[in-house]
Amino acid sequence: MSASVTVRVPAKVNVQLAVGAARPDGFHDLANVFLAVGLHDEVTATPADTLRVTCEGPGSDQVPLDRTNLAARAAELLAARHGIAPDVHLHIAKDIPVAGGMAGGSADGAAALVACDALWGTHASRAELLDICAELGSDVPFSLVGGAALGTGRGEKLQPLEVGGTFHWVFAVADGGLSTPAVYREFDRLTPDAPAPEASPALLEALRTGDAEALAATVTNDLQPAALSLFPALRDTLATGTAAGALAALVSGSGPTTAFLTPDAPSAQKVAAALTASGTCRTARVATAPAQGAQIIRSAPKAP
Ligand SMILES: C[C@@](CO)(OP(=O)(O)O)[C@H](O)COP(=O)(O)OP(=O)(O)OC[C@H]1O[C@@H](n2ccc(N)nc2=O)[C@H](O)[C@@H]1O
Ligand SMILES: Nc1ncnc2c1ncn2[C@@H]1O[C@H](COP(=O)(O)OP(=O)(O)O)[C@@H](O)[C@H]1O
Repeated sequence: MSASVTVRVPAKVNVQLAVGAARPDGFHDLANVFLAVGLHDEVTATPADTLRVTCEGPGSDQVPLDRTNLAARAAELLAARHGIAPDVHLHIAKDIPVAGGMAGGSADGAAALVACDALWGTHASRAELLDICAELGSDVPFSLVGGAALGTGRGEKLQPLEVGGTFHWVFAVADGGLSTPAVYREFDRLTPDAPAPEASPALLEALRTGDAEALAATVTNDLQPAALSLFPALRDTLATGTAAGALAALVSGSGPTTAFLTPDAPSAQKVAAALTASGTCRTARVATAPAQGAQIIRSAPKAP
């Protein structure tokens, strides 16, 4: 048994988020093209007398430390399946914006699962880990696999996608958060006759060839009108990034983080500087994509 295991896990942006009508179970069928981006949380699992969660980093005061934390729920689900007690200390070093539409909570759930599996020696198969991820939330399986993937169903059924290059992104972190269910409810109000969601062949081809201009021409987010309706100030942020030279500007998932695709690293720095100077966001972060899914980065052996 190890004394501690640390897992690094990426944020995501949805380069296409096609949303259908609400299903009888309250979820929406999606064509959700996920792209993992290089902003990361780290989750460290250490043996403890009881299940405990701590969190440090930007926005950590908004992260629940009880058993509703997705990292804690992941530990409980894995332990229950293997008939062991979920006695572990999970420490989250947060860098993914909280409640920002970048799947930070999902990322922590996937990371905790991988960390506990290694710490406890439960040796869950990839299929079992993916199954637990889907139980935790629609976005959690993608946090495990990373890269790029098409998510169908409620987003949990993944098909890996090829990515032919590096994309340069800027993320404008908003002051405040948006609740994902509230954004879906606003989508339902604004879109009474949503068609069945379909992935865009042109967008998948742009990812495959690594062509930023082609990707910029094809990105879409069906939740964007709903996010803008609930958070109108995001229009100014989007306009600021576009004026500074972004190829595409969109709300990330359910928002309120906004995402800007740029042609190269210097343009990304320029767009980030313009966003920061404008006062239309709390902070701007530069990141490249794709990024790897949840990975063990440290495993400290137990002292003899
Ligand atoms: C919108 C997206 C886009 O990737 O993510 P965020 O931008 O919030 O990170 C996802 O669909 C969010 O996924 P996730 O945050 O895992 O959602 P879940 O925990 O499974 O569900 C939370 C709530 O969101 C709504 N929901 C979620 C997924 C889906 N396909 N249809 C829905 O209607 C439901 O109201 C559900 O009760
Ligand atoms: N480990 C976690 N990190 C962040 N938020 C969490 C976590 N576990 C549960 N949550 C809850 O999930 C909500 C959504 O947070 P997050 O996953 O960061 O954003 P989003 O769903 O917009 O991508 C938070 O407001 C918080 O109450």
